[in-house]
Amino acid sequence: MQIAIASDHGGFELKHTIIDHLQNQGYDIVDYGPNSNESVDYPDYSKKVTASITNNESQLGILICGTGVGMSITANKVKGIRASLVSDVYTAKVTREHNNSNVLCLGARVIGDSLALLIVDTWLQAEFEGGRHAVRVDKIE
Ligand SMILES: O=C(CO)[C@H](O)[C@H](O)[C@H](O)COP(=O)(O)O
Repeated sequence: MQIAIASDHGGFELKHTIIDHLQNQGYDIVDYGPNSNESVDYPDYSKKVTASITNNESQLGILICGTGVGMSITANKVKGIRASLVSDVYTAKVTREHNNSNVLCLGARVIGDSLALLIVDTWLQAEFEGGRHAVRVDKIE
């Protein structure tokens, strides 16, 4: 499974913390930028990750900005993307189990690194439950 990741300047440091964490666990990560913490516009980077998913190059995506809000608003405009802005572990688990979330959005100015990594691990390890939730996800599409 390939995971696409990107940030804006506000999420740049956390993005690299997450990349290191996931690569140490053997995940295949593609970094869609940016390559420095200079100011950039989050929609440009959200678009790279969502395109990677809709093109079937990546199966999941992680987007990080200051609050995670700009990334989630932008990502959810793309058909087939179910982006979840998460700042707690319970939601990280349930948004995969119930919503079949395929993009995780994080706010680097809102949560600390340790919580962010716990959220990422929880989100990746959870599985979509299907059943009644599949009916609801189909209605989104
Ligand atoms: O989209 C956001 C706010 O909802 C993100 O947090 C951005 O990272 C933020 O707006 C960037 O702000 P900055 O003042 O340009 O650093």
